[in-house]
Amino acid sequence: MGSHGRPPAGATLRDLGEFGLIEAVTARFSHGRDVLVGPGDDAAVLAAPDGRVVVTTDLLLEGRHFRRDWSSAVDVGHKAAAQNLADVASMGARPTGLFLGFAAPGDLAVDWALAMADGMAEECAQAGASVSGGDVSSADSIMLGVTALGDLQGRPPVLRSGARPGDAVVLAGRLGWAQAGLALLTAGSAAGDSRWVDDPRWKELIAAHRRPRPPYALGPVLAAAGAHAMCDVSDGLVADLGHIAVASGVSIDLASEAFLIDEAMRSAGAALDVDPLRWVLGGGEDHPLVACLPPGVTPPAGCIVIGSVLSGAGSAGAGVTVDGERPVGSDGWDHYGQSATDAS
Ligand SMILES: Nc1ncnc2c1ncn2[C@@H]1O[C@H](COP(=O)(O)OP(=O)(O)OP(=O)(O)O)[C@@H](O)[C@H]1O
Ligand SMILES: Cc1ncc(C[n+]2csc(CCOP(=O)(O)O)c2C)c(N)n1
Ligand SMILES: [Mg+2]
Ligand SMILES: [Mg+2]
Ligand SMILES: [Mg+2]
Repeated sequence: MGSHGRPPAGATLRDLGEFGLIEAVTARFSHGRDVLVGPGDDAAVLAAPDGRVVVTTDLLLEGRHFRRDWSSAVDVGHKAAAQNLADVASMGARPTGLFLGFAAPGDLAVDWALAMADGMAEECAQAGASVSGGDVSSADSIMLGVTALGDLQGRPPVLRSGARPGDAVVLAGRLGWAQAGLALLTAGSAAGDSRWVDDPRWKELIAAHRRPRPPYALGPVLAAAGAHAMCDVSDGLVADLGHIAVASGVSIDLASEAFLIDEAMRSAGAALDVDPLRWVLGGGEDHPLVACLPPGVTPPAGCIVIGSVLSGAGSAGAGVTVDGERPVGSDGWDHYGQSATDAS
Protein backbone atom coordinates (compact mmCIF):
# COMPACT_ATOMS: atom_id res chain seq x y z
CA MET A 1 0.00 0.00 0.00
CA GLY A 2 1.36 3.42 -0.91
CA SER A 3 1.64 6.06 1.76
CA HIS A 4 -1.76 7.53 0.94
CA GLY A 5 -3.51 4.55 -0.63
CA ARG A 6 -6.44 2.58 0.73
CA PRO A 7 -5.93 -1.16 1.26
CA PRO A 8 -7.41 -3.19 -1.65
CA ALA A 9 -10.92 -4.58 -1.06
CA GLY A 10 -10.87 -7.90 0.82
CA ALA A 11 -7.24 -7.49 1.94
CA THR A 12 -6.12 -9.31 5.06
CA LEU A 13 -3.61 -8.16 7.67
CA ARG A 14 -1.09 -10.55 6.12
CA ASP A 15 -1.57 -8.89 2.70
CA LEU A 16 -0.91 -5.48 4.21
CA GLY A 17 2.00 -6.33 6.50
CA GLU A 18 2.73 -4.83 9.89
CA PHE A 19 3.75 -1.36 8.77
CA GLY A 20 0.98 -1.12 6.20
CA LEU A 21 -1.47 -1.97 8.98
CA ILE A 22 0.02 0.65 11.30
CA GLU A 23 -0.21 3.25 8.55
CA ALA A 24 -3.81 2.33 7.74
CA VAL A 25 -4.93 2.22 11.37
CA THR A 26 -3.21 5.42 12.48
CA ALA A 27 -4.73 7.25 9.51
CA ARG A 28 -8.09 6.77 11.31
CA PHE A 29 -6.89 8.73 14.34
CA SER A 30 -6.70 12.52 14.31
CA HIS A 31 -4.51 14.47 16.73
CA GLY A 32 -6.40 15.60 19.80
CA ARG A 33 -5.78 18.93 21.46
CA ASP A 34 -3.54 17.36 24.15
CA VAL A 35 -1.21 15.62 21.68
CA LEU A 36 2.14 17.34 21.11
CA VAL A 37 3.70 14.37 19.26
CA GLY A 38 1.35 11.68 17.94
CA PRO A 39 1.85 8.31 16.22
CA GLY A 40 5.03 8.00 14.11
CA ASP A 41 7.89 8.45 16.58
CA ASP A 42 9.28 6.15 19.31
CA ALA A 43 6.76 7.54 21.79
CA ALA A 44 4.01 10.13 21.92
CA VAL A 45 4.15 13.35 23.89
CA LEU A 46 0.98 14.61 25.55
CA ALA A 47 0.46 17.85 27.43
CA ALA A 48 0.10 17.46 31.19
CA PRO A 49 -1.01 20.95 32.23
CA ASP A 50 -1.57 19.81 35.81
CA GLY A 51 1.88 18.25 36.17
CA ARG A 52 0.14 14.98 37.17
CA VAL A 53 -1.14 12.35 34.74
CA VAL A 54 -3.85 9.75 35.32
CA VAL A 55 -2.95 6.44 33.60
CA THR A 56 -5.01 3.26 33.33
CA THR A 57 -4.96 0.12 31.19
CA ASP A 58 -7.46 -2.66 30.38
CA LEU A 59 -7.57 -5.65 28.04
CA LEU A 60 -10.38 -6.65 25.68
CA LEU A 61 -10.17 -10.22 24.39
CA GLU A 62 -12.12 -12.03 21.70
CA GLY A 63 -14.22 -14.78 23.25
CA ARG A 64 -13.86 -13.31 26.73
CA HIS A 65 -15.12 -9.72 26.37
CA PHE A 66 -16.67 -9.85 22.91
CA ARG A 67 -17.67 -12.27 20.18
CA ARG A 68 -17.44 -11.34 16.53
CA ASP A 69 -20.88 -12.83 15.88
CA TRP A 70 -22.37 -10.64 18.66
CA SER A 71 -20.53 -7.36 18.08
CA SER A 72 -19.36 -5.51 14.98
CA ALA A 73 -15.79 -4.26 14.67
CA VAL A 74 -17.05 -0.72 15.28
CA ASP A 75 -18.74 -1.92 18.50
CA VAL A 76 -15.50 -3.51 19.69
CA GLY A 77 -13.57 -0.29 19.11
CA HIS A 78 -16.17 1.68 21.06
CA LYS A 79 -16.12 -0.81 23.93
CA ALA A 80 -12.32 -1.02 24.21
CA ALA A 81 -12.09 2.77 24.40
CA ALA A 82 -15.08 3.15 26.75
CA GLN A 83 -13.84 0.74 29.40
CA ASN A 84 -10.61 2.73 29.67
CA LEU A 85 -12.08 6.22 29.34
CA ALA A 86 -14.50 5.38 32.17
CA ASP A 87 -11.59 4.52 34.47
CA VAL A 88 -10.02 7.93 33.73
CA ALA A 89 -13.32 9.71 34.42
CA SER A 90 -13.76 7.77 37.66
CA MET A 91 -10.60 9.41 39.02
CA GLY A 92 -12.24 12.78 38.35
CA ALA A 93 -10.07 13.39 35.29
CA ARG A 94 -10.72 14.46 31.72
CA PRO A 95 -9.45 11.82 29.25
CA THR A 96 -6.67 13.07 26.98
CA GLY A 97 -4.99 10.22 25.09
CA LEU A 98 -5.39 6.52 24.33
CA PHE A 99 -2.80 3.94 23.28
CA LEU A 100 -3.94 0.85 21.39
CA GLY A 101 -2.14 -2.50 21.60
CA PHE A 102 -3.72 -4.64 18.87
CA ALA A 103 -3.03 -8.32 18.16
CA ALA A 104 -4.95 -10.36 15.57
CA PRO A 105 -4.62 -13.33 13.19
CA GLY A 106 -3.03 -12.59 9.80
CA ASP A 107 -6.16 -13.75 7.96
CA LEU A 108 -8.33 -11.09 9.61
CA ALA A 109 -9.83 -8.71 7.05
CA VAL A 110 -8.16 -5.32 7.08
CA ASP A 111 -11.66 -3.82 6.99
CA TRP A 112 -12.35 -5.29 10.45
CA ALA A 113 -9.24 -3.60 11.88
CA LEU A 114 -10.11 -0.27 10.26
CA ALA A 115 -13.74 -0.37 11.44
CA MET A 116 -12.51 -1.14 14.98
CA ALA A 117 -10.19 1.87 14.74
CA ASP A 118 -13.10 4.04 13.59
CA GLY A 119 -15.20 2.90 16.58
CA MET A 120 -12.36 3.72 18.91
CA ALA A 121 -11.86 7.15 17.35
CA GLU A 122 -15.60 7.89 17.67
CA GLU A 123 -15.71 6.89 21.35
CA CYS A 124 -12.57 8.94 22.07
CA ALA A 125 -14.12 11.95 20.39
CA GLN A 126 -17.16 11.64 22.69
CA ALA A 127 -14.83 11.89 25.68
CA GLY A 128 -12.64 14.64 24.18
CA ALA A 129 -9.57 12.39 23.78
CA SER A 130 -7.72 10.85 20.83
CA VAL A 131 -5.65 7.74 20.05
CA SER A 132 -2.02 8.81 20.20
CA GLY A 133 -0.08 5.57 19.64
CA GLY A 134 -0.03 1.83 20.12
CA ASP A 135 1.47 -1.43 18.89
CA VAL A 136 0.48 -4.33 16.63
CA SER A 137 1.29 -8.04 16.71
CA SER A 138 -0.09 -11.27 15.30
CA ALA A 139 -2.04 -13.64 17.55
CA ASP A 140 -4.43 -16.60 17.31
CA SER A 141 -7.39 -14.46 18.37
CA ILE A 142 -8.06 -10.73 18.60
CA MET A 143 -6.76 -8.85 21.62
CA LEU A 144 -6.92 -5.12 22.36
CA GLY A 145 -4.85 -3.72 25.19
CA VAL A 146 -5.75 -0.09 25.68
CA THR A 147 -4.02 2.47 27.90
CA ALA A 148 -5.66 5.81 28.63
CA LEU A 149 -4.33 9.04 30.12
CA GLY A 150 -6.21 11.84 31.81
CA ASP A 151 -5.90 15.41 33.07
CA LEU A 152 -7.00 16.20 36.65
CA GLN A 153 -7.42 19.90 35.80
CA GLY A 154 -5.72 20.93 39.04
CA ARG A 155 -7.94 18.87 41.35
CA PRO A 156 -6.73 16.00 43.53
CA PRO A 157 -7.63 12.53 42.19
CA VAL A 158 -10.80 10.95 43.62
CA LEU A 159 -9.65 7.65 45.12
CA ARG A 160 -11.46 4.49 46.23
CA SER A 161 -10.17 5.07 49.77
CA GLY A 162 -11.83 8.39 50.62
CA ALA A 163 -15.42 7.39 51.51
CA ARG A 164 -16.57 8.56 54.95
CA PRO A 165 -19.55 7.64 57.12
CA GLY A 166 -22.46 9.94 56.33
CA ASP A 167 -21.59 10.26 52.62
CA ALA A 168 -24.37 9.70 50.11
CA VAL A 169 -23.68 7.10 47.41
CA VAL A 170 -24.70 8.48 44.01
CA LEU A 171 -24.95 6.82 40.61
CA ALA A 172 -24.50 8.37 37.17
CA GLY A 173 -25.26 6.17 34.19
CA ARG A 174 -26.97 2.86 33.44
CA LEU A 175 -26.74 -0.33 35.48
CA GLY A 176 -27.65 -3.87 34.50
CA TRP A 177 -28.35 -3.08 30.85
CA ALA A 178 -25.17 -4.64 29.45
CA GLN A 179 -25.67 -7.74 31.60
CA ALA A 180 -29.26 -8.07 30.39
CA GLY A 181 -28.03 -7.74 26.79
CA LEU A 182 -25.35 -10.37 27.43
CA ALA A 183 -27.97 -12.72 28.92
CA LEU A 184 -30.16 -12.27 25.81
CA LEU A 185 -27.24 -12.88 23.43
CA THR A 186 -26.18 -15.93 25.45
CA ALA A 187 -29.73 -17.32 25.45
CA GLY A 188 -30.05 -16.67 21.71
CA SER A 189 -26.81 -18.50 20.92
CA ALA A 190 -27.63 -21.41 23.25
CA ALA A 191 -31.07 -21.88 21.70
CA GLY A 192 -29.96 -21.07 18.14
CA ASP A 193 -32.95 -18.69 18.17
CA SER A 194 -32.65 -15.08 16.96
CA ARG A 195 -35.87 -13.95 18.72
CA TRP A 196 -33.89 -13.16 21.88
CA VAL A 197 -31.68 -10.80 19.93
CA ASP A 198 -34.08 -9.39 17.33
CA ASP A 199 -36.99 -8.49 19.65
CA PRO A 200 -37.40 -4.69 19.33
CA ARG A 201 -38.21 -4.41 23.08
CA TRP A 202 -34.64 -5.46 23.89
CA LYS A 203 -32.73 -3.54 21.23
CA GLU A 204 -31.24 -1.10 23.74
CA LEU A 205 -30.14 -3.89 26.09
CA ILE A 206 -28.23 -5.65 23.31
CA ALA A 207 -26.77 -2.29 22.24
CA ALA A 208 -25.64 -1.68 25.83
CA HIS A 209 -23.58 -4.89 25.76
CA ARG A 210 -22.03 -3.82 22.47
CA ARG A 211 -21.38 -0.15 23.28
CA PRO A 212 -21.35 1.04 26.89
CA ARG A 213 -22.26 4.70 27.43
CA PRO A 214 -20.28 5.90 30.45
CA PRO A 215 -21.06 9.47 31.58
CA TYR A 216 -17.51 10.72 31.05
CA ALA A 217 -18.21 14.39 31.70
CA LEU A 218 -19.71 13.63 35.12
CA GLY A 219 -16.36 12.32 36.44
CA PRO A 220 -14.81 15.81 36.64
CA VAL A 221 -18.21 17.26 37.69
CA LEU A 222 -18.48 14.86 40.65
CA ALA A 223 -14.85 15.55 41.57
CA ALA A 224 -15.48 19.30 41.50
CA ALA A 225 -18.59 18.74 43.66
CA GLY A 226 -16.26 17.30 46.32
CA ALA A 227 -16.72 13.53 45.86
CA HIS A 228 -14.79 11.68 48.58
CA ALA A 229 -14.51 8.43 46.59
CA MET A 230 -15.48 7.25 43.12
CA CYS A 231 -15.19 4.28 40.76
CA ASP A 232 -16.78 3.04 37.57
CA VAL A 233 -18.80 -0.19 37.58
CA SER A 234 -17.08 -2.76 35.36
CA ASP A 235 -17.59 -6.00 37.32
CA GLY A 236 -20.86 -5.25 39.17
CA LEU A 237 -22.19 -2.57 41.53
CA VAL A 238 -21.88 -4.60 44.73
CA ALA A 239 -18.44 -5.91 43.76
CA ASP A 240 -17.06 -2.51 42.75
CA LEU A 241 -18.56 -0.64 45.73
CA GLY A 242 -17.04 -3.45 47.81
CA HIS A 243 -13.61 -2.19 46.68
CA ILE A 244 -14.52 1.31 47.93
CA ALA A 245 -15.79 -0.14 51.23
CA VAL A 246 -12.59 -2.14 51.81
CA ALA A 247 -10.26 0.68 50.73
CA SER A 248 -12.12 3.21 52.91
CA GLY A 249 -12.76 0.93 55.92
CA VAL A 250 -16.50 1.59 55.80
CA SER A 251 -19.74 -0.23 55.04
CA ILE A 252 -22.15 0.81 52.30
CA ASP A 253 -25.89 0.21 52.36
CA LEU A 254 -27.87 0.50 49.13
CA ALA A 255 -31.63 1.13 48.89
CA SER A 256 -33.22 -1.24 46.35
CA GLU A 257 -36.13 1.21 45.84
CA ALA A 258 -33.67 3.74 44.36
CA PHE A 259 -33.22 1.56 41.28
CA LEU A 260 -35.97 2.30 38.79
CA ILE A 261 -35.95 -0.77 36.61
CA ASP A 262 -36.78 -0.04 33.00
CA GLU A 263 -39.60 -1.91 31.24
CA ALA A 264 -37.10 -3.50 28.82
CA MET A 265 -35.20 -5.03 31.75
CA ARG A 266 -38.44 -6.21 33.36
CA SER A 267 -39.67 -7.97 30.23
CA ALA A 268 -36.23 -9.47 29.49
CA GLY A 269 -36.01 -10.67 33.10
CA ALA A 270 -39.47 -12.24 32.85
CA ALA A 271 -38.56 -13.94 29.55
CA LEU A 272 -35.30 -15.34 30.95
CA ASP A 273 -36.70 -16.01 34.45
CA VAL A 274 -34.14 -13.69 36.08
CA ASP A 275 -34.89 -11.01 38.69
CA PRO A 276 -33.62 -7.85 36.90
CA LEU A 277 -32.42 -6.47 40.25
CA ARG A 278 -29.77 -9.19 40.02
CA TRP A 279 -28.52 -7.60 36.78
CA VAL A 280 -28.56 -4.14 38.41
CA LEU A 281 -26.61 -5.25 41.49
CA GLY A 282 -24.28 -7.79 39.89
CA GLY A 283 -24.04 -6.88 36.20
CA GLY A 284 -20.84 -5.37 34.80
CA GLU A 285 -19.78 -3.53 31.65
CA ASP A 286 -22.16 -0.54 31.70
CA HIS A 287 -19.38 1.56 33.26
CA PRO A 288 -21.57 4.06 35.12
CA LEU A 289 -19.86 6.13 37.81
CA VAL A 290 -20.61 5.65 41.52
CA ALA A 291 -19.41 8.32 43.92
CA CYS A 292 -19.57 9.05 47.65
CA LEU A 293 -20.64 12.66 48.20
CA PRO A 294 -20.27 14.49 51.51
CA PRO A 295 -23.49 15.29 53.43
CA GLY A 296 -25.20 18.48 52.26
CA VAL A 297 -23.86 18.33 48.70
CA THR A 298 -26.64 18.32 46.12
CA PRO A 299 -26.02 15.50 43.60
CA PRO A 300 -25.19 17.00 40.18
CA ALA A 301 -27.80 16.71 37.42
CA GLY A 302 -27.72 13.22 35.97
CA CYS A 303 -26.95 11.54 39.32
CA ILE A 304 -29.32 9.72 41.68
CA VAL A 305 -28.78 8.77 45.33
CA ILE A 306 -28.71 4.98 45.72
CA GLY A 307 -27.41 4.50 49.25
CA SER A 308 -25.26 5.72 52.09
CA VAL A 309 -21.87 5.14 53.68
CA LEU A 310 -21.97 3.72 57.20
CA SER A 311 -19.32 3.73 59.88
CA GLY A 312 -17.17 0.70 60.62
CA ALA A 313 -16.47 -2.36 58.60
CA GLY A 314 -19.63 -4.16 59.78
CA SER A 315 -19.80 -7.44 61.65
CA ALA A 316 -18.83 -9.57 58.65
CA GLY A 317 -15.99 -7.29 57.56
CA ALA A 318 -16.14 -4.30 55.23
CA GLY A 319 -18.96 -4.81 52.80
CA VAL A 320 -21.99 -3.75 50.88
CA THR A 321 -25.57 -4.46 51.91
CA VAL A 322 -28.88 -3.86 50.13
CA ASP A 323 -31.76 -2.77 52.41
CA GLY A 324 -29.54 -3.86 55.32
CA GLU A 325 -29.04 -7.42 54.02
CA ARG A 326 -26.11 -9.04 52.24
CA PRO A 327 -27.27 -9.46 48.62
CA VAL A 328 -27.40 -12.99 47.23
CA GLY A 329 -26.51 -13.78 43.61
CA SER A 330 -24.95 -10.37 42.91
CA ASP A 331 -21.27 -11.22 43.17
CA GLY A 332 -20.29 -9.63 39.86
CA TRP A 333 -17.69 -10.65 37.32
CA ASP A 334 -14.50 -12.46 38.36
CA HIS A 335 -12.27 -13.60 35.47
CA TYR A 336 -11.25 -16.70 37.41
CA GLY A 337 -14.48 -17.24 39.32
CA GLN A 338 -17.94 -18.69 38.86
CA SER A 339 -19.36 -15.64 37.04
CA ALA A 340 -17.02 -16.24 34.09
CA THR A 341 -18.86 -19.48 33.36
CA ASP A 342 -22.35 -18.18 34.26
CA ALA A 343 -23.25 -15.31 31.96
CA SER A 344 -26.92 -15.07 33.06
N1 LIG B 1 -1.46 -7.19 36.08
C1 LIG B 1 -1.48 -6.13 36.87
N2 LIG B 1 -0.34 -5.52 37.25
C2 LIG B 1 -0.38 -4.43 38.04
N3 LIG B 1 -1.47 -3.86 38.49
C3 LIG B 1 -2.63 -4.41 38.14
C4 LIG B 1 -2.71 -5.57 37.32
N4 LIG B 1 -3.99 -5.88 37.13
C5 LIG B 1 -4.70 -4.96 37.80
N5 LIG B 1 -3.88 -4.07 38.41
C6 LIG B 1 -4.27 -2.92 39.20
O1 LIG B 1 -5.21 -3.32 40.18
C7 LIG B 1 -6.24 -2.33 40.34
C8 LIG B 1 -7.60 -2.97 40.14
O2 LIG B 1 -7.64 -3.47 38.82
P1 LIG B 1 -9.02 -3.76 38.10
O3 LIG B 1 -8.65 -4.24 36.74
O4 LIG B 1 -9.86 -4.61 38.94
O5 LIG B 1 -9.70 -2.31 38.05
P2 LIG B 1 -10.52 -1.70 36.87
O6 LIG B 1 -9.66 -1.61 35.67
O7 LIG B 1 -11.12 -0.45 37.40
O8 LIG B 1 -11.65 -2.80 36.64
P3 LIG B 1 -11.97 -3.63 35.30
O9 LIG B 1 -10.67 -4.26 34.85
O10 LIG B 1 -12.97 -4.59 35.76
O11 LIG B 1 -12.50 -2.63 34.31
C9 LIG B 1 -5.92 -1.22 39.35
O12 LIG B 1 -5.23 -0.19 40.02
C10 LIG B 1 -4.99 -1.90 38.36
O13 LIG B 1 -4.06 -0.99 37.78
C1 LIG C 1 -18.34 -13.18 24.95
C2 LIG C 1 -18.58 -12.54 26.29
N1 LIG C 1 -18.79 -13.32 27.37
C3 LIG C 1 -18.96 -12.77 28.59
C4 LIG C 1 -18.94 -11.40 28.74
C5 LIG C 1 -19.16 -10.78 30.09
N2 LIG C 1 -17.96 -10.17 30.69
C6 LIG C 1 -16.73 -10.38 30.24
S1 LIG C 1 -15.58 -9.52 31.11
C7 LIG C 1 -16.77 -8.82 32.12
C8 LIG C 1 -16.42 -7.89 33.25
C9 LIG C 1 -15.59 -6.72 32.86
O1 LIG C 1 -14.34 -7.14 32.30
P1 LIG C 1 -12.95 -6.63 32.87
O2 LIG C 1 -12.93 -6.95 34.34
O3 LIG C 1 -11.90 -7.41 32.13
O4 LIG C 1 -12.89 -5.17 32.59
C10 LIG C 1 -18.03 -9.30 31.76
C11 LIG C 1 -19.30 -8.94 32.43
C12 LIG C 1 -18.71 -10.64 27.58
N3 LIG C 1 -18.65 -9.29 27.63
N4 LIG C 1 -18.54 -11.21 26.38
MG1 LIG D 1 -8.81 -3.31 34.87
MG1 LIG E 1 -12.67 0.75 37.04
MG1 LIG F 1 -12.84 -6.50 36.18
